[in-house]
Amino acid sequence: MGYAQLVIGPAGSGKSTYCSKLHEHCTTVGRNIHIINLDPAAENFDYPVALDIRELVSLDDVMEELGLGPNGGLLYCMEHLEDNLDDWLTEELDNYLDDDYLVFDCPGQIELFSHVPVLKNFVDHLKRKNFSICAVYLLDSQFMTDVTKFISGCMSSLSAMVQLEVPHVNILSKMDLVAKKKDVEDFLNPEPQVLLSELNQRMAPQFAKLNKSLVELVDNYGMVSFVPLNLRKATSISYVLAQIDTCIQYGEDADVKIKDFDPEDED
Ligand SMILES: Nc1nc2c(ncn2[C@@H]2O[C@H](COP(=O)(O)OP(=O)(O)OP(=O)(O)O)[C@@H](O)[C@H]2O)c(=O)[nH]1
Ligand SMILES: [Mg+2]
Repeated sequence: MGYAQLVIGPAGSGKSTYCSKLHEHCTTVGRNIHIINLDPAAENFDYPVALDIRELVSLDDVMEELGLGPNGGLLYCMEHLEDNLDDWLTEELDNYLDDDYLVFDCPGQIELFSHVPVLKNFVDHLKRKNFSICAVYLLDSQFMTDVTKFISGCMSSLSAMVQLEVPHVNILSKMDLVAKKKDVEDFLNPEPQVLLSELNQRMAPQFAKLNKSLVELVDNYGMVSFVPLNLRKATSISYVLAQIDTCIQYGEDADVKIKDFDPEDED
């Protein structure tokens, strides 16, 4: 069984930076992880790239040869990855051991986790290869300063959650940039009733029913929960990692093995 994080979220939400700091952190604590770049448009990396989609397909070539723009080119590259799951990816993944922990740094094009099926098929492929996988959705805390932005962030995360159908952890990134922590903390675990009354205050009265449905939707999916991440603090990184590990049951097998030999169980 392998373990994997699929790091997603809007463009610029801090995915690649998170991957690099996570790698640094794991190296410090003596934990083995491999970061895989799935962004064909990425150019500079602060982490050692274990595997790179750019070895499979070049965005520049695609744009030039097919006359596509950057966005169309990127989608083409991702679809090419999808077509090569069974050979390229499978072959490359064979280089990893059973217990390996992989982190996939994804592109930030929102369509990839809302309606284009590429990442869904990617995740299903990993599941078939016996990976325990978790989507790690990053949202920039800079944008979480009022209720309408909060709801819109929840909706984009929710569309990824519904589409990918894997355990899902929401992260509020760039907490080091937040001057007034209280403003953001109000959105980490807000009461649905509070959200609703704030939304109603912001919007014209004809939206009251819609607001109610939106808040109920967010609440029903258990979406109203974000883990703050401050990459400048090792405690924050290890807290986030622990949450994700629990989600993918990383480390639990070891416990089971120990328990198997527990003499107290033999009665
Ligand atoms: N202060 C601060 N800046 C951050 C943090 N994370 C990312 N940034 C900055 O935000 C910008 C975008 O970060 P990236 O890590 O490239 O974001 P990304 O989600 O990988 O972006 P795309 O791959 O383009 O979708 C960069 O200028 C980073 O330096 C953070 O935790 N704190
Ligand atoms: Mg990136």
